[in-house]
Amino acid sequence: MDRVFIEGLDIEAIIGVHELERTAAQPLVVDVGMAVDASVPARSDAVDETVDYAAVAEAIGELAEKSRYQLIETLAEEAAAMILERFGPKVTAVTVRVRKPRAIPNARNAGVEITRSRA
Ligand SMILES: Nc1nc2c(c(=O)[nH]1)N=C([C@H](O)[C@@H](O)CO)CN2
Repeated sequence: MDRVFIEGLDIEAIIGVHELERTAAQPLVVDVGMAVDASVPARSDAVDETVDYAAVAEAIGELAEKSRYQLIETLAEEAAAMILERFGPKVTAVTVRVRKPRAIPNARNAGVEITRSRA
């Protein structure tokens, strides 16, 4: 299966279980992989025949900005559901990886990776 992906998308969100994390946005880094059939848009050379990664990136930023989740798992789940719903049948499965660089002081990153398929 072909994949359209976004790697290292820098976003900000109010997210976390601690009081201090509820007062200001903090950085997150998101990777997204979307299973698609790239042969159709490759023939037509038309962006509306595929999933527009720029539109997906914008939608994830908007979702994160509005969100107030405690867990990165919840943000990843909501992002995966939104992509499958909004970007239609072109995407048959999606992998969302959310990294939270400030989560553990002596670790580069903590994060979660989920994969969801169209039912
Ligand atoms: N599996 C998870 N564990 C933790 C999360 C999370 O989102 N998923 N969050 C926190 C805190 O908010 C963390 O960022 C700092 O302690 C703890 N564990």
